[in-house]
Formats: sequence, C-alpha cells, structure tokens
Amino acid sequence: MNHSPFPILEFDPDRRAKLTPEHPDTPLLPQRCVITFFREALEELVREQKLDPIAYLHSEIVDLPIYRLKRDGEPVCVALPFATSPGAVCTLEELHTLGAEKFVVCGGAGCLTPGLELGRIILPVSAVRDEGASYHYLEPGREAACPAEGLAAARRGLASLGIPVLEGKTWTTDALYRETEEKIARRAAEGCLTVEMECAGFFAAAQFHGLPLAQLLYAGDDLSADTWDSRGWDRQHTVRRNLLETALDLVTYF
Ligand SMILES: O=P(O)(O)O[C@H]1O[C@H](CO)[C@@H](O)[C@H]1O
Ligand SMILES: O=c1cc[nH]c(=O)[nH]1
Repeated sequence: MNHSPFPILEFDPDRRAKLTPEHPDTPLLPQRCVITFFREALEELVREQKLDPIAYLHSEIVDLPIYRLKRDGEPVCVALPFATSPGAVCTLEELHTLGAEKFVVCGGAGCLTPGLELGRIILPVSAVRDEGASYHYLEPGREAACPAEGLAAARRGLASLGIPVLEGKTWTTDALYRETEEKIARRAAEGCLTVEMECAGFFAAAQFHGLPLAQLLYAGDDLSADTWDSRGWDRQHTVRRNLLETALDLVTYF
C-alpha cells in the first residue's frame, strides 16, 4: 500500500476486508436488480400491488425495503438505496451479497449546462470522483467509468426500447451544499452535464466486484445560471415513474 500525505489517496489493493456483508445460505434476490431513488414511484407500484416485499437493507436509523416483481416473465428486484457515495457502495455490496448480480440505477441530478430540459434522460459514461467512497475501490484517478458490460447492455436495451438518452459525464460530489460557482464552472468545462452524489461510488464498487451496472439520471434542478433553479425537480412524478419503468425494462437486457 502506498503512503500519501492525504489519507484518501492511500489505496490498498488487498481485496480482503475484516468486515463483509453477511451471506444468506441461498441467494434471496433475483440476479437482475433496479436501484431507484424515486420512493414515491415505488410506493405507487406497491399500492398497485405490483411488488412483493422480500427483504430489507438494514441500517441503524432506517430499514429500506427490497421488492420483487416479474418483468417480461423474468424475476427482478427493486430496492431503495442509501444516499451519497458511501451509501451507494454499501447498497450495491449488500444487494450483491443477497444474490443480485446485474444493476440498473435510476436517480435525478442537477444540471450544469444551460438548455438541458427538465426530465431529459442522461446515461452517464463516466463520473468525476469528487467524493470519497470510490477511492477505497479504485486507484486514485479523476473519473470512474461506467463498467463496460453495463454500458453496452444499457445502450443495446435503450436502443431496442426506443428511449432517447444523452450520453455524458456526471460530477459526483459528497457536499450538496458546496456546489460553488467556480466548481460548477470547472466541472462544466471538463464536460460534466450533471451533478449528483452516488454515480462514482456505484461505478467504482461495480468495477471492483466485476458487476454489470449502468445508471440513468434525469435532468432536474438547474445550476447553470446565476441563481439555483429547483424547477420542482423532485416533484416530477411522471418523469420519475416513467424512468423507473424504463429501468425495470432495461434491466431485462442485462
Ligand atoms: O434523485 P436522487 O437520485 O435522490 O439523488 C440526488 O439527490 C440527492 C441530493 O438532493 C442525492 O442523493 C443526489 O444524487
Ligand atoms: O447532488 C445533487 C442533486 C441534485 N441537485 C444538485 O444540485 N446536487
């Protein structure tokens, strides 16, 4: 392991760790898994009796439900994640331990470039690692790429479903309230379309474990002008329900 004045840059390639998620005797979850940040859309599917609860992701403060459904005759599970990059990597590793092997994540993001219309779907091909968790899974570097197998499956599936997306780079930050003018300008200049808090963590942990994963984002609030415009981004129910349905369809191509 290297030594660095900055602890976050001391990457340890040892794949073993003292603490790992607990394995059930037999896999509990289907291999195909959707991770969604759209709680109200998931709750709507529960009210429509389309989902059966099968397990929970546990934490000290909250237990998050994992559901099962059939899509195109195939079993799929769908889960709410813990937020931010450390939450994302724990979510992925725990779902994987429970039996999930292939992942489509869907969430929302802030827009860094003008003209990205509310609800536009983005397929991130890489994420700028302005967070901490990814540094425990990959050598230090500026970006984490979407795992190649996941990106290929997502492109194939989206083309076949006829869903238009914008491919691009996203900025993953740990600090929601430190998205400053200069940082926004710098990230936009390096090609980031969006900002969110999990993508680099998901990409890094998926690469570490060799798991096919892709993420879909929708263009939400707007940070490209002088003042922040929320655009009511987290109340876009139709956009969010539709994107969840797209993710459920897409994972059948994985
Ligand atoms: O739509 P969701 O994906 O909630 O996520 C975005 O919103 C949260 C911040 O408000 C972060 O988790 C960020 O990634
Ligand atoms: O992380 C995020 C998510 C949405 N909007 C932002 O500005 N940041």
